[in-house]
Amino acid sequence: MAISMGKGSVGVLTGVFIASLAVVVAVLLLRTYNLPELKVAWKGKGAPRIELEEDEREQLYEALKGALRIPTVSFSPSEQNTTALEEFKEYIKSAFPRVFNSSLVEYELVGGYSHLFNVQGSDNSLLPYMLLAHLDVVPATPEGWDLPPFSGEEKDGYIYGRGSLDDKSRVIGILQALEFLFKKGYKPRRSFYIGLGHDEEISGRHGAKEIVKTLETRNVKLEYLLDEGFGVLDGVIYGTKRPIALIGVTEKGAITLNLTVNSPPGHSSMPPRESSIGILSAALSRLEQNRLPNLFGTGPEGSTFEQLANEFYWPLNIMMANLWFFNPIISRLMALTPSGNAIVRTTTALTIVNGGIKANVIPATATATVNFRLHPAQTVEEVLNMVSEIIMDERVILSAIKAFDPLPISPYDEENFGYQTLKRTITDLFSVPVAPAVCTVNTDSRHFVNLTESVYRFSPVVMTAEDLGRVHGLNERISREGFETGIQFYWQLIQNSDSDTVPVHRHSEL
Ligand SMILES: CCCCCCCC/C=C\CCCCCCCC(=O)N[C@@H](Cc1ccccc1)C(=O)O
Ligand SMILES: [Zn+2]
Ligand SMILES: [Zn+2]
Repeated sequence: MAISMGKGSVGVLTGVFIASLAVVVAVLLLRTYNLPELKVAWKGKGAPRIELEEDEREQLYEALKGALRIPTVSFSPSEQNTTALEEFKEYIKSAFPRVFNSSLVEYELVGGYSHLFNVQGSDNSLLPYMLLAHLDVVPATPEGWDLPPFSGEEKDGYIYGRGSLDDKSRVIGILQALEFLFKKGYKPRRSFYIGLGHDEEISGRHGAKEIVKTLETRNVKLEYLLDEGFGVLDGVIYGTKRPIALIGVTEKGAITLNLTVNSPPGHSSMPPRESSIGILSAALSRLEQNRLPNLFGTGPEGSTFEQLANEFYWPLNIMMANLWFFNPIISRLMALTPSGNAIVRTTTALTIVNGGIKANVIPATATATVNFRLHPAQTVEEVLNMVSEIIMDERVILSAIKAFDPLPISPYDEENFGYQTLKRTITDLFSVPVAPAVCTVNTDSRHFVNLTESVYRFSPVVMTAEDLGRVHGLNERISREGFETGIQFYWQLIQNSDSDTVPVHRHSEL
């Protein structure tokens, strides 16, 4: 049946179209202006700032520099600098005498080189919380550094060294804050633990995991746990007007997958039509070319951008506030950069490849390792199925040598004590908006999920994109001011956590 339209019906249709467009625009604008105001000021005051004497200030910088001079390097899962780990034990004992000698602190060594402190509060009805950090670092050689990576030297107000960001500044920052608190006569109301792992950089098997076992045998449950994370990001999220604090409320999962291809070895003068190296290379290429699906908006990353919508310049602010409508555009835009891509999907990274021993020998075996980081909406099983379908070659033998699902999503609602106490402390100190986020890397905190549902990842420091590149990279450094602010953060967080109520806040200008 043919449909014919006269002039009149075209006019009516045009009118309907314009009216619908007007309604959509009105709804979008309304959603933008009805967004909850993110400039949150807290009713009442948080813990006051610590007042430092000049000698105390010098003492805290020296404490960090001393820690950076001890090369507590994790080289590989089977190789750590145990001499340095031993030295680190003695070092923190001498640098923080009040912490080690306080009658309020029970200290124990776990897994040989990790440290566990239980700081006794006066009110046993309150669940304890935990501050977690790690004292091992990734390797560094002096080439390419402005100052040697294990010298703890300073230049232009920055303290350089492997671990100055990841993670010795937090190890020293937490202990230093407690040392100062004890010096001022502080007695906590809420008990808390400090856990310092010694093998985070090689998965935390003997450090964090042993700390968890120790606490589990004592039936310890935690109100919340705080570990390392991305911190206050300045100019890192494209299109934002000012720095933004992200609290990691979950972590991506991970799979380390080995691929092996076996084929008959032989003389290179008579090569087979397909070699083990060729078959493996084709499989690797298919994996790299066929990215796993873009899942933007199906995990907590949607909340991050919706909560931060007002922080983006126009027109991104309208788009972020209306992801239900703009998701297809935003998800494609995000996938254009490596950091955005890491948020929207399970990533595929080809990290190791091996095959062949001599130029004129066809090798019997070629192997590769691929590292996947799982989007919160996927499981290990789903990803492995997708990977098999992409490779689609039974000659490629797959074996997952390490695999875990994305971590549970910790609560970030108005009632949650840990999240709101962290948010309040961050707001007080940095005066920036705070939002929940997915942590795209893994931390020791993932081992603690049976002790609390409230696991958070946040490092109290302002980080630019350039700073992020220094983590595990060249010229890792922290500014004097940044380090001191970090200590202020722990000083305030410890005191704010003494409360037995969730911080009350009102929406208003900062
Ligand atoms: C006084 C306090 C000052 C605070 C300064 C803190 C500055 C910290 C700034 C940024 C930190 C970025 C956090 C980076 C975390 C990286 C974690 C990581 O690389 N994890 C590994 C874990 C892993 C997993 C499996 C095997 C081995 C290691 C990863 O995800 O690959
Ligand atoms: Zn770290
Ligand atoms: Zn690290």
